[in-house]
Amino acid sequence: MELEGELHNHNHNHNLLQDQTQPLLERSLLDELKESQTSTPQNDNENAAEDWSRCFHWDSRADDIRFNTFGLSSYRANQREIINAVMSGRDVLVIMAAGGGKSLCYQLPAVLRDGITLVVSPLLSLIQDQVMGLKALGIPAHVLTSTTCKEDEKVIYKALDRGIGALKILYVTPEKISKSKRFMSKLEKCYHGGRLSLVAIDEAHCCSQWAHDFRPDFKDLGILKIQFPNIPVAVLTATATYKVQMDLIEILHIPKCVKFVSTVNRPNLFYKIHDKSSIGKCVVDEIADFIKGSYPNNESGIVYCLSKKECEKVAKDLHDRGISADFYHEGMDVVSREKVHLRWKKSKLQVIVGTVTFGMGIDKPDVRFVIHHSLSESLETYYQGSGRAGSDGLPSECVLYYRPGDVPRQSSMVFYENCGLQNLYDMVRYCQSKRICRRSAFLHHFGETAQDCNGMCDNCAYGFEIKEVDCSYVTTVIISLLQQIQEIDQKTTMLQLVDRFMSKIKELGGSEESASDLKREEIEQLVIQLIVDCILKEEFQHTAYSTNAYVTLGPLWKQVLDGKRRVNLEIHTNHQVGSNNSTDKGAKRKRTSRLEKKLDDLRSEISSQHGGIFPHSVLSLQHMSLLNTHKPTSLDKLEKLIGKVRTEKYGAQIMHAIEECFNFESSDSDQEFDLNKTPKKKGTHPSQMHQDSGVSTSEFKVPATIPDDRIFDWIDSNIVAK
Ligand SMILES: Nc1ncnc2c1ncn2[C@@H]1O[C@H](COP(=O)(O)OP(=O)(O)OP(=O)(O)O)[C@@H](O)[C@H]1O
Ligand SMILES: [Mg+2]
Repeated sequence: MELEGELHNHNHNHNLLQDQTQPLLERSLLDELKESQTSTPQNDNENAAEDWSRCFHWDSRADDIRFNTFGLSSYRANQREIINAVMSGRDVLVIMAAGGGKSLCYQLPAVLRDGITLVVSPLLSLIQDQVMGLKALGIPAHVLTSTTCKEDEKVIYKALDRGIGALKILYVTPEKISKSKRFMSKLEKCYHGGRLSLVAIDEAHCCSQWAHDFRPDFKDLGILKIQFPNIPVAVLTATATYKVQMDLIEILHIPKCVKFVSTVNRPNLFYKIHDKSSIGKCVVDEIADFIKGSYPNNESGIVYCLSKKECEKVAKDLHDRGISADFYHEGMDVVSREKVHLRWKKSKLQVIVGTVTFGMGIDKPDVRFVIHHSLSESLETYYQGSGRAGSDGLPSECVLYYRPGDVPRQSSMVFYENCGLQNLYDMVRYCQSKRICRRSAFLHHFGETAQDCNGMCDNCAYGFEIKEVDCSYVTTVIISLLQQIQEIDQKTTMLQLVDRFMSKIKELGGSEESASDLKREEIEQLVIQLIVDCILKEEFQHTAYSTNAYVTLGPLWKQVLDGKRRVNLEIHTNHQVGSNNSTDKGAKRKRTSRLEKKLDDLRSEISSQHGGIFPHSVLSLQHMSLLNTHKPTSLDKLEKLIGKVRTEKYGAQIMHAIEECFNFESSDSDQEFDLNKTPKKKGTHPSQMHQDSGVSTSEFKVPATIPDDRIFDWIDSNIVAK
C-alpha cells in the first residue's frame, strides 16, 4: 500500500508537471505549425507569412455585404482575417468561442464568391434556424434532408446539376454526405461544372471521438476534401483542445489549413457557483426566485438538467411557480421538440429546461441566463453549455447549482469513459474552489494565459472572507472509519460515510480540534476534495438497474495518516470583505426605454407577419439600443444604423414607431419635435434630448457624440470586447 502511495505521489507530481508544460508545449507546437502553414502557401508569396488583415481586392464588396445584407457595422475579432483566408482559397480551421460569430465567416464568403456553398451541420433544428435567418436577409438558402419536400428537392438538384436557380447556400446534415449516393453525384456535377464555391463544416468537433459531442457520421466528411480538392474547406467549432484540433486536421484532410484560434474568454458572462440545497423542492424554489427576481421581463434563459425525467420535473415545478417554462430532450418526438424550441426562440416561452443536447449552435443572441441544475461532466461541457448565454455580447449570467452529493451521481455515469473521471474531477475542483477566478480556470483549461476577469465571477466579485480550516485530523477519522468498513468487507457511499462520520464525532464528544465545528455540508465537501486529491477514491459496482459509486481508501491516504500531508478545506465565513461590489454584475438589469419596448413589440409583430422569422432577424438588441440613442429622423439615417436590407424591408414601420413614440415622449416633456424637421430646441441632438430627459437608462448607452458610421465600432469595443 505504501509503495502504491509513493508511486502514485510520483505520478501525481509528474502529471502536475505535464499539466503545466502541456499548454506551453502546445503553444510552441501551434506556433511551429502556424509558421509551417504560412510558409507553404498555395500562392506566389512562397515562404512569406500571409497577413490576413491586409487589404484585399474584395474588401469593399465584403464590407458592403457585411453591413447592408447582414446588418453588422464591423467585424468581430478574427472574422475579417478568416473571410480573407477563405476568399484566398485556403482551408481554414476556426476555433472561436460560442456566440463569437463563426457563421459569418462562411456565410459572407458564400455570398461573395460565385457558386454554391455547401454547409454541413449536425442538427436539423440548428440548420432550420440558420436557413430561416438567411432567407430573412434575402440570401437564397436551402436545406436538404430526407424530409425536404419534392418541390424543394427539385429546385436544389436543378441548381446543383445545371446551375439553374438562385441557390447560394445549401445546408445538409453529415448523414447526407455519408449515406446519399444520389446527392454526392449531384454535388460532383456541381463541382465539375465549376459551381461549388466553398465547403463549410460547422460544429466540427463532432468529428473527433475525443470531443464531447462525437457523431460517427462526421468521421466520413474527409471525403469532401478528397472529392473536391480545389474547393476551400472551412472547419469551425467553439471548443477544441489541441488533441481535437489535430484530429480534425487529419480526419478532414486539411493539413495545410490556416488555423485561427480565438480566445475562449467571454468577458460579458458572469460565472457563479451556487450552493445547492439537498432538498429538491428547495432547489427549484431557489431557481424560481432567482429567475423572477433577476429576470422579471421575460428575458430568455436555459436550465440544464442531467436526465430527461429531471427536465420534465423541473420544467413543471418552474411552471407551477409562475414561470413560463417547458422541457426539451431527446426522448421527445421531433415535432414536439421543435415546437418548444420555436416558442422559446420567439420569446413566447421564457425558459427551456433541457439536457445537454439542447443548445448546440443555437443562435438566440439574447439568452440572458444559463442555469445548470446539476454538475456538468467536464469543464468543456460546462463551457459549451454556459456559452449559450449572451452571444449578443451583453451582460449575461451562468449559474451552476452545486452540491457534493451530485458528484457520485455523475461519476457513476462517466467512469467508464476515456478520462471520464479525470474530466469530472477537474469540474469538481472548479465548483469547490472559493478563491480561483472562474474565468482563469477556463483559460487555464484551454491552454490560454490569464486575462482580467473584471469582477465577472463570484470569486472575483463578492470578496467573501475565506477561512482555511485544517482538516488533517478530521481526515484521519474518516480514513480510520473506512479502514473499519473495509475490514468487515462492507462498502459505503459518500453520503453514508458522512453519516457515519457525524455520529462518530458525536461519540467523540466533539472535543477534538475543530472537527465538530464543521457542518454536514462541509464534511461532504471535504470527502469530495479527498477523492479528487487521491487520498480517497471512488469505486463502482453495477447492479441490474444502475451503477453505484462507493468510497474507499485512495493511493495517498497513508501520507495523511503519517502526518506527511496536511489537508485544508476552504470555507466561507459569511463575512464580506470591504465594500467590494456585492451585486452580480451579470444580474444588473437594464431598464428598457419606451422606444425600445415599442420596437420590441414591433419586431415581434413583423416576425409573425413574415412567416414567423425570428425577432432578432428583424432587429437585434443592439439595433434597438442604437435607434433608442440616435433616433434617426429619416430612412437614410436609419439605413446608416441598421443597413440596407432591413431598412428596405421594415424601414417604414420602424420610422413610424419612432415617430409615434417620440411624439408621445415630447408631449410628455413639453418639447416640440417633428421627425421631418430639425428639432426646435436649437442645437439639441434628438438623442441628447432623450438622454437629457432621463428616459433612457440603457446600460450600453452610446454617447451622442459618436458619429453614426462609428456606432457599431463603439459598441464592439466598449461593450462586446469588454
Ligand atoms: N461582426 C458582428 N457584429 C455584431 N454581431 C455579430 C457579428 N458577427 C456575428 N454577430 C452576431 O453574434 C451572434 C452569434 O453568432 P453565430 O451564431 O455566428 O456564433 P457562433 O460562433 O456560430 O456560435 P455557436 O458556437 O454558438 O454556434 C449572432 O446573433 C450574430 O448575428
Ligand atoms: Mg454556430
